[in-house]
Amino acid sequence: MTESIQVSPSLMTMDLDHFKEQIKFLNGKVSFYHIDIMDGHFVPNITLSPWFIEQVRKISDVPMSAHLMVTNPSFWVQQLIASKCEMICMHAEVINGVAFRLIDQIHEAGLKVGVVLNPETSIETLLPYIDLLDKVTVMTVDPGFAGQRFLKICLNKIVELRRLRENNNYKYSIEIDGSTNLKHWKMLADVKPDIYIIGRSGLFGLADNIEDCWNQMIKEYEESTGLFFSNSANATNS
Ligand SMILES: O=C(CO)[C@H](O)[C@H](O)[C@H](O)COP(=O)(O)O
Ligand SMILES: [Co+2]
Repeated sequence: MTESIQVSPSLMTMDLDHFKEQIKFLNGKVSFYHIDIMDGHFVPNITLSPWFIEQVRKISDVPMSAHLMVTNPSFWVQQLIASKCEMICMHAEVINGVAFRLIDQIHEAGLKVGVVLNPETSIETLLPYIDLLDKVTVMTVDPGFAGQRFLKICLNKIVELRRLRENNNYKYSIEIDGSTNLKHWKMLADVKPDIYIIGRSGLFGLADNIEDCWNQMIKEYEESTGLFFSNSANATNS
């Protein structure tokens, strides 16, 4: 059986020595680029930035989704609207009190809105504004770093989000972020997220060059799930 999935490489885990070569190879193959932006406060790390988005945009038309791991999303939303990314994803844990204002601001600027759930945060947190969202991202690791422990318990949220979407005709896509790799492909494919963020453990770290990484990722997906890989690179539902 062939399963068509949307792949979103996590660019904080790419090999910057081969920035251009990797982006040019992945253009046309992937649905989104995932851009992790951290402020050193919400998580103890600092990674990519709106400036990085502008550099990718010079050589790519692939839609970019910014994952904001910051304590003050309002500041970063302004910056990201000015950069040319297509979607801004904010953590549910920091938007209480400003959620509706920020969602409206992003939509009015013509961008899409996602909300990300830390492993400890429940879906109930989203319910007041879930009907407005274009995407919900389920973290399956503690945020802040690559190479974190996979948290299987978070997979229940994907099942629940699918049920809620079906019952209420919500429009959001469901995305998984964290440790998408050989060890977890099967259990992830069983709960069927729409979009898979793939980092070092599942893509960029698999070989010495990006073409071999990509082919190895497909091999691992197919061998673990028993499905044929087909990427819906041009999917537009998020
Ligand atoms: O948000 C993130 C970390 O807080 C990143 O998007 C990913 O989780 C990370 O890149 C996953 O990479 P890994 O090699 O699978 O650990
Ligand atoms: Co991320």
